[in-house]
Formats: sequence, structure tokens, C-alpha cells
Amino acid sequence: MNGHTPSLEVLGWDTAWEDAFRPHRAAGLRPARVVTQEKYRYLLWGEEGECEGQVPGRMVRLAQSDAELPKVGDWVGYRVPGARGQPARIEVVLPRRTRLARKVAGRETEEQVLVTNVDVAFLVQALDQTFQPRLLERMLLMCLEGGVQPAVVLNKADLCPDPAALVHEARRRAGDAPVILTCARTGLGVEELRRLLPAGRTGVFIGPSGVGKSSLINRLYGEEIQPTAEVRERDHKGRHTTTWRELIVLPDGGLVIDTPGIREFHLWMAGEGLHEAFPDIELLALRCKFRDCQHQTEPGCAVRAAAAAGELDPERLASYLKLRQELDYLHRIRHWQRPPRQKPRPLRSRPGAD
Ligand SMILES: Nc1nc2c(ncn2[C@@H]2O[C@H](COP(=O)(O)OP(=O)(O)OP(=O)(O)O)[C@@H](O)[C@H]2O)c(=O)[nH]1
Ligand SMILES: [Zn+2]
Repeated sequence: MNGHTPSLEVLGWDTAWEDAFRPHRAAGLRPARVVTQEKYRYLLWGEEGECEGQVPGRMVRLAQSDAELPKVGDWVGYRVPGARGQPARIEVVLPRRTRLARKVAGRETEEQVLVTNVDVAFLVQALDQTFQPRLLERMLLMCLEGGVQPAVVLNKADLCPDPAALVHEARRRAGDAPVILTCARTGLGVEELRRLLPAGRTGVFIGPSGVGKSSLINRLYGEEIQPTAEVRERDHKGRHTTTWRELIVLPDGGLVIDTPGIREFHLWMAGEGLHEAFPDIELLALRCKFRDCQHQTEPGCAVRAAAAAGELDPERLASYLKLRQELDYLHRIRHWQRPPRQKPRPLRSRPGAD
């Protein structure tokens, strides 16, 4: 953001946040919003602009679960570093208003939190692809559980001669959530999206690759701020144009968080579909010696043992492993294709930065 960071108010700060923060301010902390996360390092936008934040080891050790540590979207209190070039120490996370999370497989109580303090999630599917009702239901459920308002978006209306049936199908599953028919080409429905993202509100776009999330964000912004498939294609040929933005302030003041993690949301979902599609294997896997057993060559693998004993169809195991491999591959591929993330920059330039 080359030195220009939006004010706290633009980032969604209000009097209720200020009230919650009062004791921390009194203790010398400053408020900031988490814009990106990489393990225990964070990019923060706060009163003093952009800075790199870090969670002290003590906080990591004391945390009951990973969900307690700062996530993208969180409001945190940080202490200004004492020495030049040091990252800011994040000392508190304000109680979250909302969150998007999934249960970690095998550990009933633990949640993997993806993003917090989001007001609205646009659940995007494209009308030129097969409508995925199960995916929609899972996304809706996640919104419901996390207190996030969902809006179902059916994009690429121009590629579907008769969208009415699909709109009806989506509406039937969406409950109270609005179903919005959009076209990023013509701008159809974009006003409706904009109405859900007034100043001070934060939104995310969730959905499979290629459904038009970047295109819709660009429409909302009014110009190309997020590289679309075409632009990324051109990037490969060296004609670099747009860089990736992880937090976008719309002209009307609404915020869009668009981190690679959120982009991979649908892969999470696919991962859960894997467990649903192969419950027998998941059940067997509980008896594997290692919790993260890949059922390949690990000792004490109950899944391979069952296959060897004729209790599990080897073909079924093979298709399970194949699907899981595809998901892993997709994960890797997407990390490669994504334009390089902006490295978090410290408040002041770091001498001998790595
Ligand atoms: N015809 C038509 N094409 C669209 C529309 N919206 C997006 N596209 C095209 O669909 C392709 C994918 O669009 P993106 O915006 O890059 O999709 P995305 O959801 O951001 O994809 P990922 O970044 O891979 O998650 C591009 O070629 C867009 O030009 C639309 O409403 N109509
Ligand atoms: Zn195993």
C-alpha cells in the first residue's frame, strides 16, 4: 500500500471495538487489523500504518488451540517494537464477532479458523459449470455456524440461456440468504452485491476456481484491481500488470478480504467431501498408528491392512488415494500459480532484511 494505509474506521473499527479495546489501550497496546498470516507472522494495518506482527512464543504455547491465535480479519493489540526492525508483538486478540471455520478432521473440538470478523460471504458458483448443491449447503452451514451473513451468487448469467431453473434450485437451498444472479461481463447484479458491502463492512468471495470471483471484485471496485484468469495468463508471458491484493477497500468504503487461504476455501470443502464419500476408509484410518497416516508405506496402517485382508476393496482404496492426491496437487498448483505474495514489510525498513 506504499505508505498509504486506510484509517481504522475504514478497516471496520467502531465504538464497540474501541470499548473492547480500552483496557488494552490503557496497557500501552495499539489496535490493528490482521491482513495476512504466514504461520506466526502477520501483516497488520493499524493506526500507525502497515507493520509486521509476530505472536510471542509464550502466546503460542499458552493457546488452548490454534483457533485462539490471530487470524486474518482479527483485531489485535500490538506493542510497538522497542528496537528498530523488530516485528510488533501481538499481545491480544479481541473477541471475534464472526468467523469462518471448519472442524479439524479427527479432533472433534478443534476448529481451523480461516477468517474472522467478516460480515458477509458471497458464495459464488458459475452457471456454465455444474451447479454443486452440496458445496452450497456446506458453505451455507459454515456461514451459519460462524455468524456470517451468506449471499448466494450465481455468476456468468450470460452463459446460461435459462437461469431461472438454477436460481430456483439455489433459492430452495439458500433459506433466508439472498440469491443474486450476476454477470461480471455486463455488471448485472453487481449493484446488489455492493448494497451488501457498505462502508465499514467486510466481505469475502468464496467458491471454486474460475467462477469469476476476481472479475466480480473488479466490477465492485470499478477497475482491474485483482488479476483475473486472463491477466494471470498474460503474467506468465512477462507482461506483468496487476499485483495481488489481499485486502481491498472499495470506493464506497466496503472491504473485501481476498487471501490465498480464502481462495482455497473450496478445496477445504472438497476435502470434506472426501471424508463424506469414503466414510468406511475414514473409520478404518482412526486405527492407523499415525494420525496423519497417508496409507502408503507407513507402519501400522489399518487401511492397508484391511485391504490386504480383503475387508476393503483395493479398487475403492485406490480411488480414495487418487482423489486425495488430486486435492493435494490442486493445493500445490494453486500456490504456484498465485502471484507472489507481498512480503510483509516492517514499520521501518529492516537493516539486513532476509
Ligand atoms: N462470460 C462470462 N465470463 C466470466 C464472467 N465472470 C468471469 N468470467 C470469466 O471467467 C474466467 C475466470 O474468472 P476469474 O474472475 O479469474 O475467476 P476466479 O473465481 O477469480 O478464479 P480463481 O482466481 O482461480 O479462484 C475469466 O476468463 C473471466 O473473464 C461472467 O459473468 N461471464
Ligand atoms: Zn493408514
